[in-house]
Amino acid sequence: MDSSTNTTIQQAAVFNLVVVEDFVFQSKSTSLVIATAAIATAVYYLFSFFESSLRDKNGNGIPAGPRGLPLLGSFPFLTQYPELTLDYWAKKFGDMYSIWLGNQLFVIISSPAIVKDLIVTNGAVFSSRKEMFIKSQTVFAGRGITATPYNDRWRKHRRIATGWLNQRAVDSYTPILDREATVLVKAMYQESKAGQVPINPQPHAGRASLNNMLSIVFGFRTDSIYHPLVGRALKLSREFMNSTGPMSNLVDFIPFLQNFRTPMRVRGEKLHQGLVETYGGFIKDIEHKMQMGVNVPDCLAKTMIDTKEEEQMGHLDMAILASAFMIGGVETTAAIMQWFSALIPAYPEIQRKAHEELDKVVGRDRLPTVEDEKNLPYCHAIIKEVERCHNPFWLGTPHVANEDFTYRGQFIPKDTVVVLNTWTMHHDPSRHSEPERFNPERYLDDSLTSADSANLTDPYQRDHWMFGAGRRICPGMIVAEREIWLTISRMLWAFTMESLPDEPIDLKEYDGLSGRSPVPFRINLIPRHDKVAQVLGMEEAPA
Ligand code: HEM
Repeated sequence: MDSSTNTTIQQAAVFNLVVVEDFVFQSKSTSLVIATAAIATAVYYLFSFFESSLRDKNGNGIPAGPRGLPLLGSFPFLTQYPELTLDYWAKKFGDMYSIWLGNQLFVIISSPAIVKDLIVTNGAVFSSRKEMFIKSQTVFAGRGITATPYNDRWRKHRRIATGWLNQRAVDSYTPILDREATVLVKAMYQESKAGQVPINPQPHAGRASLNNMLSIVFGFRTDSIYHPLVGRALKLSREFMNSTGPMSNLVDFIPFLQNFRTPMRVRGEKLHQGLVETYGGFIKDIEHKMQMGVNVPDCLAKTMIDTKEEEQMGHLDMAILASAFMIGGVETTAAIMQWFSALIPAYPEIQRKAHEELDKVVGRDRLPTVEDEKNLPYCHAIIKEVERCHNPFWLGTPHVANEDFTYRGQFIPKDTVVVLNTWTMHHDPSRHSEPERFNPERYLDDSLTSADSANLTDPYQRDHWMFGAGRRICPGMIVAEREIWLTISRMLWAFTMESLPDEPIDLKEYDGLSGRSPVPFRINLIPRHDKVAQVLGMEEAPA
């Protein structure tokens, strides 16, 4: 990551903040200004009174934080690069501070010790989710493992999901992940005409992740980035990422607005319909085939259909659980492959070291495999460093306190939304020296998988916080890491990745509010040696 770029974003965010914090009304009508100011002041004092009255029985108040604006709270400061604003406040208010968005109290935690104390050790209190109006109520219709409160429905969905995402399950379908990683490299080789023309690697990464999830959830795959389902599915995931950021919808925090068919609500309803039609449609097809006695490959949908009576899962439950997989498992892993492809061209020396390691350990006659990972510490470290620098979810998926809790003399009332401020934790100079620098060496001695790293007793030793924490930690970690390993190690094995002199890659901008991926870019993928075509099964360079 380029440090000057980051400084610029930081300055922009802080400038934004200061301008909005000043909140200067410019109006031609003096009386309107006075009336507005009077109402705002009244609301402001009412709000301040409410805020200061939030104390536990011992008089402990809620953590300090920015005051925000009347009615809106801190919402206007978080519409762009919210992670940078949260970081700015962490420096001002400390590792645990509160903000208001409309009527909702948020507590932002920015230290591994506090994450462990609250989210892990007190997981019985901090494992719920807020039923946000757009994401939970409208898009997921009160279902979907990701958004469900900490209750029996969540336990059931988590158990079913884990059955398809645990180590044994992932080992059983690793051949699928393996095949998709090879297909990805092959498709890149072909589209780039063996390195003669630049390409945008993003759709290829999207299709690889999509195919993995389609195989796990529905037992089929697509064969080209031009398959209509690729566009439709990626559009649904992107729309989800663009419309359900944890802090991005005002209608979530101003309940009065929920009575109207606002554009945001209409958008949420359309997305719900799209998910149910697409993924619910596949479930219906599979169910129909099963009724007709047609052999259906093992997959999550088949498991759900087989056990729907005993699990009491209706069609909507199944459609939304499948959608949660298709959303949670596609844009996320694809985003890591995309951030890797966007940033690695700027680091020829890092590529050279990775190539040297690959040549030594794997050689040039075959692709790297899952078994090679433990012997390729430098390539492994590159991936962890991409994940530290480009976590697709800087704000994670927030947790909610399901009862009042007092921590270090600070009161966290029931229903407070708790956010892991991963940007600040990933850029803490006491943990990661020169945090703005992309430097895989910092992970060279860390041979643990992220799934194992999350279980370390000392939270300061954990690699990164990309997968969240506690009882709601991402259950897809094992499959995600395996997919990412196979795709990135094979891209490194096959290509030298170069940027184009006239097309600088923008690493500061990103698409998405809840999950972020790079804005479109093109790079050159130059086959590294003569064996690439042969190992990929393409004797001739494509015309
Ligand atoms: C790079 C890839 C991925 C990242 C960064 C990621 C990140 C996350 C995060 C931050 C959470 C919330 C954790 C918390 O509440 O503390 C989560 C939850 C979840 N993820 Fe992932 N994820 C990834 C891949 C996957 C994959 C491949 C799947 C497979 C289906 C998946 C399925 C889920 C599900 C179902 C949940 C909801 C868990 C719950 O609320 O109990 N994720 N993920």
